[in-house]
Amino acid sequence: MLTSFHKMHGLGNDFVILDERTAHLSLTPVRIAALAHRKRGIGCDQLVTLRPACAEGADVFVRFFNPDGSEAGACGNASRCVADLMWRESGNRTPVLQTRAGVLPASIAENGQVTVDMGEPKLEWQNVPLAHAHDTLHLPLPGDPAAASMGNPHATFFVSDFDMLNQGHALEHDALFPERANIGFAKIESPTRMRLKVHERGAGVTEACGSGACAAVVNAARRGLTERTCTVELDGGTLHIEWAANNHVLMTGSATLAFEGTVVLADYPS
Ligand SMILES: N[C@@H](CCC[C@H](N)C(=O)O)C(=O)O
Repeated sequence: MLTSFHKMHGLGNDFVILDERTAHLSLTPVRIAALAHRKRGIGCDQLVTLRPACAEGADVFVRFFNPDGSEAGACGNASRCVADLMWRESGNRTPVLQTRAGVLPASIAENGQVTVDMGEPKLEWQNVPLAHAHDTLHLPLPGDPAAASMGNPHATFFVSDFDMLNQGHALEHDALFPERANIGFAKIESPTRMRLKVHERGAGVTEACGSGACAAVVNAARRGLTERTCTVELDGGTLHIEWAANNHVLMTGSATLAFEGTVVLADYPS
């Protein structure tokens, strides 16, 4: 049986989006990893599923899976892509996404830029989470990173170059992070601009990480390194992040439909 999918990307961070709104698909972690594999599968940084929403006012329930089969509570770039997809489907420029991290209102501007309200960052050590009580503004790790959750765990290092990027895998698995963590390296260029590279949990270094950009701006602003509104330059392009006065983080950037395809799920191990 053929199952259709959308291949989309947000600044090069790419997704296979499967629709389970009308029929349940048998997607085990093993099958997700096989589908996400760059050589043996379709290939993507995250596999995304759509289900009927159960939260009031939400249009769709979205889940995000890493190529190692693990599930993430949030994915900023995929959220913009799904919002864009909802708009193409219904013509509604203000779709609302339900995710494990919360209900996220989105909007699609006339120029095609997509804004997602990523909700409030969680800054308490239990909510990142960290393994033990500690100030999240200064983690007990060499390099003095800060931590925040955007519905998924992030640590941000403030760096002058990206030499530490190859330490991302070890840092992701540091005992301080019981659920592992996404590891961002931010080079501050001005109070309103930073360069960011992210080693993503369960995926490795990607072209861009939306939730990582949100966390980096929150952490930089907490440190007094940037303003609360900041442009984030990633390898794949630019995001505009605003940590608004109501404590919500607004992320704006592009969402690109690459192609629509079909796959025989039963051809992949489960
Ligand atoms: N690419 C994403 C983040 C995807 C999930 C992440 N790897 C995790 O495990 O938390 C983004 O754009 O936010």
